[in-house]
Parts: sequence; structure tokens; C-alpha cells
Amino acid sequence: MTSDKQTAGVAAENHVKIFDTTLRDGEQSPGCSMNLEEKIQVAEMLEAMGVDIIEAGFPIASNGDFEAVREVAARVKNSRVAGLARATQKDIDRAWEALKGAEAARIHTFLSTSPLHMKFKLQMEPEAVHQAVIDSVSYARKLCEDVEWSPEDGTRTEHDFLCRCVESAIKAGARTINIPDTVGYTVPEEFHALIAMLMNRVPNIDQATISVHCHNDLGLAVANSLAAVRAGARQIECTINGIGERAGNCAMEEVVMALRTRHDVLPYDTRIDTRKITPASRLVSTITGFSVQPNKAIVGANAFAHESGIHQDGMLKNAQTYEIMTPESVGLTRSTLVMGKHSGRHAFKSKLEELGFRLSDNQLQDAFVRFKELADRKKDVFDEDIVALVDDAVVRHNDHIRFVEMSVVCGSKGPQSAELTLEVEGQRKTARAEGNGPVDAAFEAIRAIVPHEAKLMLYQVHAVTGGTDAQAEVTVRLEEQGKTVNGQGADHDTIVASVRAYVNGLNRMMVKREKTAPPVQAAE
Ligand SMILES: CC(=O)SCCNC(=O)CCNC(=O)[C@H](O)C(C)(C)COP(=O)(O)OP(=O)(O)OC[C@H]1O[C@@H](n2cnc3c(N)ncnc32)[C@H](O)[C@@H]1OP(=O)(O)O
Ligand SMILES: CC(C)C(=O)C(=O)O
Repeated sequence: MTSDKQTAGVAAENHVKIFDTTLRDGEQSPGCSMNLEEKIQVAEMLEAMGVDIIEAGFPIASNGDFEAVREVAARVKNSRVAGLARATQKDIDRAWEALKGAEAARIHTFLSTSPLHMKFKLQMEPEAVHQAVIDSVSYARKLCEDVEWSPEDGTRTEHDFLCRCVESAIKAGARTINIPDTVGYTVPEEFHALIAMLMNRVPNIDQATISVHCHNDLGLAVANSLAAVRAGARQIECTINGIGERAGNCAMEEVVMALRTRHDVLPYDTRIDTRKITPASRLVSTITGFSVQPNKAIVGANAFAHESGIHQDGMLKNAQTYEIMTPESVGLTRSTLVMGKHSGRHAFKSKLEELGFRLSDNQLQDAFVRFKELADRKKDVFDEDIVALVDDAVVRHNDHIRFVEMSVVCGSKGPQSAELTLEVEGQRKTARAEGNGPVDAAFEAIRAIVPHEAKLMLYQVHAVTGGTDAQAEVTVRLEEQGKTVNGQGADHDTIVASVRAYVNGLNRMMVKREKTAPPVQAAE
């Protein structure tokens, strides 16, 4: 277990705690939803990476969120588990109810302090807000020894009022004070000055760890977090791949690698095992259906690719000419095992380990069957192919609706049609439909088998590797009553990949519908 010094009280001088909020703020990304099993997989990955605090959800938000926090709290042993709560007793009770089984728990409670939020959103006077800070933090402290308090919209809060609320929150028992840049408005110099101002002006600030929670609306979340660390912050709130509300949060992989790579000018340490960064990025991208842009720092497909002649020449002479960190340091391994149709289960398992995947026995079995089918059809099975089909096996596990088989009639003569069989809650159902092209016909057949209101908002196809036998990876976005989900599917047949993606989207929509069911209210 991480020592309390690292996760609860004041941080050691140069240690920066990593507070991951992929499961809470990350899940607030439009289109994102994770079911219980997926959240547990992500939490286990975060724990294995050495994350100090995992924010597992917002328990009052839904029964699904409550269950996820409770389950993560029960399983995770080497990271502290946090749950979010508004400044109300019922939120705090619900959070504690979910967290109390944890080896190390934290209640994270928040309340807006900016003039704009207080006046228009909360419709509360500053005095009432100040009192609510004291009441909520004191109440949370009665339940849990580790309480974090956040002044939402902190960067647009008047300094005197911010100092007063922070001082009172610490007096009431908060041991972490998190300053959120809720709307991604600040810039590094200004944020550095804000944190330095709090360090200088709040008399009891040394009783708490200062944390920062930066959003990326101006693309400055990582820069702002680093500026805050230089001013004295010792906890960074972040997410894998930078997912989160609107433009997202501070990306964990970027901020951690910046601290590691530029230790000369940023002499601060984290506990993160950076070799787990690439597998964690893949896992989150697979589960959420949010693909990572190719030029994304650290985890994008091009982050360590060198194509132009002068760069390749430099790389051959000395990799440091164009690489400031090694691919291995972020868990990107050069392939050693060549896979093909004669490969067996052991080699397949080793390959998955080499690629950083940890699958359950069922997922492994699913992926192996699909690998053999692919290897029969495709001459060379590349790592990218294996990543795509493992992604597919991970997202499909426990689905209500499953793809079974299909055939299409397509070509220039028309009408194009599809005959599709799906398994819905364990029962096979078949439908035939015509459409404007084979994909449209296939989607019509899905609608005939599973009637639904959701509209298709986005349809994207991407070839996993080069060549005409490449697998297709399809992403769809569905919208139903203002709620959006992404679905992903991969197959060597583009139409089958499309159906898999659409079915995956429908399964995610079901999870989202369950999540929006009214939460069970805690007793007053
Ligand atoms: C900056 C952030 O990321 S904060 C976290 C944001 N995340 C989410 O909102 C996701 C989950 N949210 C939800 O499921 C719902 O919003 C719930 C369950 C929390 C609340 O649902 P509802 O009761 O229907 O309220 P609704 O969302 O419409 O409005 C929010 C209410 O909380 C109040 N509120 C907002 N923040 C706080 C706070 N920190 N403390 C106390 N009250 C707050 C608002 O003023 C509003 O109150 P009102 O109903 O009296 O006007
Ligand atoms: C709850 C707080 C920390 C938050 O998510 C924000 O302000 O963005």
C-alpha cells in the first residue's frame, strides 16, 4: 500500500501525486460511456501504473456510477480511491456509502466560487457559499479522514474570496485543496501566479497539498499544470489520452513524460510506471471508442515515426537526434514475434503481453478465434491487426447484442441488400433489408432486428494497415435524446466492421440509458 504520506497528507517535497479522473471527468466526454466491467479494467490498469489517487466516479449521479465506485473501491489496494460529491449531505453520504469499503478512500467535494457561477448557476450569495464550504467539508471529515475540496471555476474567482474559502476549507479539515481551471481559461504565467499567491497568502496552506485540475479549452492544460507545480502544487489531476468534458483534461501521459524528460528544469517525481502508458492509452481508447489522433504527443501513432529522409538519416546515426525519449520508456515495444496462421495460443498470449494487453480468459479466447480467422485470410498479420482485433474482443465482452453473420448484395446494379443475423439477449434473430448501398442496407437490417430511435451522426472508416487485405476499423456515433455514444468495430470486411461498430454503439447506448435511470436517493 502506498504510504499515507504519499496520498493523504502533505506531499513529500518533490513528489507530485497523480490523481487520475479518467473514470469521472473523462467519462463526462460527450459520447463516452463505460460499463462496470470496463471501469474495473481501467481502474486495475491505473493501479498497476502507480496512480496515487483514482477518482472512480460521482456516486450520486446514477446507480451505475455508485456501483462502479463501490466495486473499484473494493478491488483497488495500491491506490487511494476517490468519489466526487457536491456540497450537500446527500451527495457526501452517497459518496461515502460507495467508498467506505476501500483500503484508502477520499471524498472529493466541490462548490463554485466565481462570481458568475455563484450568481447564475448556484444562485447563492458569497456568504452562503462560504458557509456551505465549511459545512460540507466538516461533514465529509466526520465520515472520511481524507477530504479534498475544490472551488469550481477557481481561476475566475476573486482572489480575496478564494483565499478565504481555501483557508476555511483547510480549517474544516480538507487536506487537499484542488484549484480547478474548470473552463480552461487561464494561461501558464497567470496560473503560476495564482498558485504562488495562495501559497503566500493563505496562513494554513502548509496543512494541505495543493492540487490542480486543468481543462484544455485553449490547449494549455498540460502547460498550466506544469506551471502550477513550479509554484508549489504537488498533485495533478489528469486523464488518460486527455479525455474529459469539452476539449478534455490535462493528459496524464504528457504531463508525466514532461516531468520525466525535462527533470533538469522540472525536478519533480511521480510514481508512474511510464512503460504502462501505451497499453493504458490503448485500453482507454478501445473502451471509450475515442481514437487517439495520429499526431498526439506520446501516444499518437506518429509520435515515434520518422518518415523524412534527413530525419531517418539522423535516427540511423543516433536516435537522440530526433527522439527526446525512447519508445520503450512509454511501453511501445518493437515487435519480436512474427504472427501468422501457424501461431498457437502461447505465442498469441506472449504477443499480447508484448503489446501490453492483459485479457481475461474469455476475452483471450474470443481474440484467439478471431486471430485464426484473420490469419487464414491475410498473408501478414501485423501488430496493428492484432491490436484492432483485441480492441474488438475487449469492447464486445458482455454485450446484450452480438454480431453473428451476414451476407450482402452490392455493386452498381442495385438494389443493394443485406441479410443479417444478430444474437439479442442470447436469441438469434435474422432480418433482410435493402438500402442505399450495402452499409445502409446492413444498418437497416439492424434497425429491423433491434428497433431504436438513435440516429447515426458519424460514420468513419480507417484501414488498420496498408494493402487491399487490410482490416477496416469503423467508428460510428449514435445520438438518442441528446445523449451520444461512439461505437467501434474491426474486421477484414468493411461492411462487417460497420455492423460491429453500429452494434457496439447500440450496446453502449443501453449502458447510457441504464446510467440515466433515476439514482437511488440516500436517506436524508
Ligand atoms: C465541473 C464538473 O465537472 S462538476 C461534475 C459534473 N458532472 C456531472 O454533472 C455528471 C453527473 N451529473 C448528474 O448526473 C446530475 O447533474 C446530478 C445527479 C448530479 C444532479 O441532477 P439534478 O438533481 O437533476 O440537477 P441538475 O443537474 O439539473 O442541476 C444541478 C443542481 O446542482 C446544483 N449544484 C451544482 N454544483 C453544486 C455543488 N457543488 N454543490 C451543491 N449544489 C450544486 C445546481 O445549482 C443545481 O441545483 P438546482 O437544481 O437547485 O438548480
Ligand atoms: C469538480 C471539479 C474539480 C471539476 O471537475 C472542474 O472544475 O472541472
